[in-house]
Amino acid sequence: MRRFSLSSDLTKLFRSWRRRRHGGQQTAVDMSSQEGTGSPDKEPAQLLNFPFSSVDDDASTPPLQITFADVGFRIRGRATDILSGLHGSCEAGSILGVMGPSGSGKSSFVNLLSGRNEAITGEFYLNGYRMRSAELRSLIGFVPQDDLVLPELTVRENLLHSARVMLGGQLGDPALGEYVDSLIVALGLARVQDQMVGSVARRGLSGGECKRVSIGLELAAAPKVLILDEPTSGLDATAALSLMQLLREVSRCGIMVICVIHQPRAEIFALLDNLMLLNLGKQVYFGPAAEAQTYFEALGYGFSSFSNPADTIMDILPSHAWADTTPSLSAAKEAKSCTPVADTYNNTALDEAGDAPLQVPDILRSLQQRRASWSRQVWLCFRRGTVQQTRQTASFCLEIISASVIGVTIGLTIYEFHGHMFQGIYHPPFELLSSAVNYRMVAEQGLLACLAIACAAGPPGVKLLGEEKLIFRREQQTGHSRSAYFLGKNLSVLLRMFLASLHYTTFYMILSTPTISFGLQLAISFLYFYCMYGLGCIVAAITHREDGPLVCMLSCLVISALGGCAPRLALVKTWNLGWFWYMWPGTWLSEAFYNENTAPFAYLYQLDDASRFTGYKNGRTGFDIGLLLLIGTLYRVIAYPLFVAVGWR
Ligand SMILES: Nc1ncnc2c1ncn2[C@@H]1O[C@H](COP(=O)(O)OP(=O)(O)OP(=O)(O)O)[C@@H](O)[C@H]1O
Repeated sequence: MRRFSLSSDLTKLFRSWRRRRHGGQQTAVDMSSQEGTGSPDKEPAQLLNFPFSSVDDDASTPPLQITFADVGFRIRGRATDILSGLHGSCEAGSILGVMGPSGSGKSSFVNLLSGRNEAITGEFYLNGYRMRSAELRSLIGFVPQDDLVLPELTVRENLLHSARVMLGGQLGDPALGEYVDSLIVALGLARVQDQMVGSVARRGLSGGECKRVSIGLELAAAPKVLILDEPTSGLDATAALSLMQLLREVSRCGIMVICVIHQPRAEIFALLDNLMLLNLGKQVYFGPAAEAQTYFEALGYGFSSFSNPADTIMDILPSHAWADTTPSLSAAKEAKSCTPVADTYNNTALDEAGDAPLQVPDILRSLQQRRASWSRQVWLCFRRGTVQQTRQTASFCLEIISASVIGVTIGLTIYEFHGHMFQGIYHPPFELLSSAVNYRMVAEQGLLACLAIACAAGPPGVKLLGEEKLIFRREQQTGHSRSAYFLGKNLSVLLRMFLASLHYTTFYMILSTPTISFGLQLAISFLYFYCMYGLGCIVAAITHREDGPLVCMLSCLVISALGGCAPRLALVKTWNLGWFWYMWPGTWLSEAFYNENTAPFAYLYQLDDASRFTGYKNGRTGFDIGLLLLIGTLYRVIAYPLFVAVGWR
């Protein structure tokens, strides 16, 4: 029994690519020799040295086919359907264009097909197996309209990360490097491969180059299906044509390409194999693009030989009185490319020999096996996060400077006391010799430290994951592990937090000369940074990007104020609210700080009396430090499901 195996496909495909490459042959495809579409004048395909070209070499492998029948979609709470009665079928190796007037439901359709939205009616089939659209997701690379690419990485680094995560389970780094190199050449990005992608604020690549990187991110995962939402938007006519020619090349490598396209010029229209036309959420044509003109001529419309047929079709769509009786289906049937499959398929399908079932679960499993292991993904995300940190020089310096400034400022507040912040009652029999007690100053210093670190750590904490929410939402839909990303990203920032707390502690210790040891002060400062970053993660998960820093700053300040200084923890305990104060990290930092700054005076003063007044317990600094670590970790444990439920949706 022959099994459909993507992994063997992939291996064959790479071997074949290497053969050609090392044999010095160019894999430029002669576009004029391809059937079905008119050939463009240029030969952009010559830039392709694409590693997928051999996917169809193995004639015994059945081509992938996605079929959908009677698919409909409606937004909850809306009375009317956004899409209804869509039927069609797409095969590997072909390119399907989805066209229609604005608001006709093109994006909604590709979102359904790629599993981003769930259809309310209809069925999806993969090689005859009924599947939920969400289950198809692992086969599909989806290129959104907006170019969601990490700006601090170079073109090559972006593509390599995607390839390592999605194919690292089966290919080693040298093979992945070769593959990415070939992609870069195929995408025409060789000139800018070591350039940072950049953003609106920090100019990097051009719009067209960015779009190619965005497509490359999906191709790097070697998808079986590539879906693109308006890949040519924002590009000039030449760039748009070149991009579509590239996509056609990609389709000829055995990948199913489906793209939403707006007002294509004649040359682009000629590149499409199949065409789906939508109007007001209904399918009005599904069939070979080359036959669309004939179809509309049969409906009584004339096409001038001087005009672009795509323009004429787009003019006809909204003006024609389409019958309610789903002309879409009859149109598709006439075009002989849509068979309502619901009746003809069940959950088994025969291979070409007709005797062995194709195991779609096997296909999905082998796709899963291509991916790097979870621990490897953690490492890759950690490494990528670290590279990002090193490139965010301005914000890194700002964080270090602000940590230093707060260290200097708070240190100066007690500079004149030369570290003498605590005065208690002498041990018996010398109580009567005691002068005024000073139990508050250490607690006030603890409060100041909490507030200052909250200011320095809150905003960067919320930025850590908040800035990349959209980018990671895209990656997770491609198949990147959410938990690996979350963990890797949090680990990558530990060094940065350490450096910030080191600067804070150094300046503070130099100016205040407190009795607490440098190591302990550094430990509690670092852990408070850790807690505030954790809180930032929670805020980032539930707020919009633009609101995050302010909300985080406010939350950090409020939480830091609950440190037991004012109102005194002892007083709070008389209200039976001690448990509430103990929930926040400020109380544990203040207690540790209090303990370590008063303990050296234990030989002189009655510390129990101070403890009764303040409410802080003596002699449990280790426990306080453990609680800080626990709370910071707990914040992240809370943040992760919030990202899954809200932040990355
Ligand atoms: N999440 C949503 N909430 C409310 N309405 C929606 C949502 N998604 C789609 N729609 C509505 O569904 C219709 C189709 O939208 P869609 O974005 O699919 O159209 P389109 O053909 O891609 O349009 P365009 O070419 O302008 O991008 C529109 O009227 C839109 O307002």
